[in-house]
Amino acid sequence: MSAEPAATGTAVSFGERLSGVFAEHGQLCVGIDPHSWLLRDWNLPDTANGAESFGRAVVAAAAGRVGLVKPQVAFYERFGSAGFAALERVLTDARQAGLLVIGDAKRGDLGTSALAYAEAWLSPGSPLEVDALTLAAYMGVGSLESPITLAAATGKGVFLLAATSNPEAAHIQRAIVAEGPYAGSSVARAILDDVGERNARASGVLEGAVSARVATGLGSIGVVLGATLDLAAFGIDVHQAPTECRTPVLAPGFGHQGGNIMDLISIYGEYADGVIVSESRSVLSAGPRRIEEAIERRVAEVGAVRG
Ligand SMILES: O=c1ccn([C@@H]2O[C@H](COP(=O)(O)O)[C@@H](O)[C@H]2O)c(=O)[nH]1
Repeated sequence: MSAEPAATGTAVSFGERLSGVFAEHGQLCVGIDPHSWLLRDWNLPDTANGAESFGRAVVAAAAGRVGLVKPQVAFYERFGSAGFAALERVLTDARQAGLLVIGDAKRGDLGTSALAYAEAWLSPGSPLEVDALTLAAYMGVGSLESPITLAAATGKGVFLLAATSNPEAAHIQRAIVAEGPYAGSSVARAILDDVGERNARASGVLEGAVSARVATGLGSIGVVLGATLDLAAFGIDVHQAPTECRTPVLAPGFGHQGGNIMDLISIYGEYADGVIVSESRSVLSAGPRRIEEAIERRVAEVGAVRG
């Protein structure tokens, strides 16, 4: 399957492209996080130029070995406009190499401001165009209507933070929703359920008018569920995932943060075959001469777990 999205309103959704990438390359995603200390270890300056060289080298190592990369926007943003220019060139390289690119920018706002973020990242031809973007739902999933709609129209994806890998988030993400359709659920569970229903609606599953291909495939609206967590503590039963138009899961927290790939199935249960296993520091710290080997080793480990 082509990694290229279809033109507006036509057939190839982000979820279908993601399924194609999984089938061809497996579920590993290489994070592109040019921390200062990594730039130093890679003998690169801690500048926009250094972050660009780093990102482009990671893309070159990832191309053909994995199907997905996740640049962390913050590490480019710290250099201001020069950093964004550097990121644009990294994104161009990645998309030209046929990689699906998830921009980890965690954007979130309401109405036209949310739309403006979406236009920056999800519009075909935009300098910062990516294939999918991470979004923060703190202002309500409904506040993200415009990015979700634009993504659907342009064959792009979005990943809404639901249960994040950092321990400081649990007390908010486990809090109980007070009212509305998800009253009584944890915030994380409410976001997961809302996204699941949106995927079902977008695919036509709820209307009963859907092809078998879409019904059993992945949706284009994903969630972030960290690999460091016991999801049951968030009220999420991973053995009860919707079987139609499944929700893709972006899973940071493997590797450096302590998540173990051997636990993929026990952490994610029925969601496991839609999980994007994302690792940054654990791969990037291999350095410029050993990164290809590190990626291949991780790909093999994920493949062995998935069977
Ligand atoms: O819940 C989340 C959401 C995003 N992240 C981001 O993923 C990477 C993780 O890097 P590692 O080096 O593999 O720990 C980083 O860009 C985070 O900002 C996350 O960790 N958890």
